Amino acid sequence: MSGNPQQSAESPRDRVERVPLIAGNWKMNLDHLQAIAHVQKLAWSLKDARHDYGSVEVAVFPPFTDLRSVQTLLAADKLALRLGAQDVSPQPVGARTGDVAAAFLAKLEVRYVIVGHSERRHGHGEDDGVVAAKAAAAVAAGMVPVICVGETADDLEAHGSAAIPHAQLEAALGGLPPEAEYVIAYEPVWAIGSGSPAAPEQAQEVASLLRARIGELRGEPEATATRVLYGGSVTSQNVAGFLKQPDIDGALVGGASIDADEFSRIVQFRKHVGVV
Ligand SMILES: O=C(CO)COP(=O)(O)O
Repeated sequence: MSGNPQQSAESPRDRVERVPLIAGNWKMNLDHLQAIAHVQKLAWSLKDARHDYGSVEVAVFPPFTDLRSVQTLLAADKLALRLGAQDVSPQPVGARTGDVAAAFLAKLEVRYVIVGHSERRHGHGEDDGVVAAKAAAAVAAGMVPVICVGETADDLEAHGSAAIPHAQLEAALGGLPPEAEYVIAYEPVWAIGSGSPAAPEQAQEVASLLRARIGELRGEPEATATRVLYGGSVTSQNVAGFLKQPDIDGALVGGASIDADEFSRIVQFRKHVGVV
């Protein structure tokens, strides 16, 4: 599934349907042996549930050391799960000790690459320029960056919820070529790993503003086709509340994604009460 299959000249943009994406960011969890067991369990659970990957796309983002093992498993078992990476080098192949080039990831059939996660912005000093270069490197290699934006608790108090995500969005999109495919993940930093997610209506408000800004910067068709995810303490208990918001097209799940049964329940959010 590449981008939005229904986006075309003859399909009016107000009728474009964005295929929801449920993405599991494992962070620094599960070694390559645990990764195989985990993906097998997840795939079996979704098979049992007769999950339709065409109606809800599912992606896993293991650590770099697991990617080859997971890729081999997905290919061998013809699994429709998408593979994602948690980071990418902003530079092409060369003298960059410890970096992983976009070209290497693309060769492993990695489709999505997280850039700008707050754990890298704050833990590794990555600024908006680095995030923009990483997003551009992913696109140049044929992958789809998942561009994370979000405010800290201090930002929230000083500027409200939208100012910082807006600035981060603008910087990251600045380096992308026209018609690049990308995903935005709104992850309020204060909600990550805290057990206290944003209120769905508040996340919707920011998602809607981000989409409007994409429209101003890059045109309405792109704004309408781009998926905006919510991330921050998502569980099977609260996911449906986010996914029923009109501008929230999926979830970027951290802690709950390393439990295969729980992640499977999150993927099946449509079975939860009140969501069509
Ligand atoms: O950072 C996140 C996903 O990228 C969210 O993490 P949690 O789901 O553990 O809050």
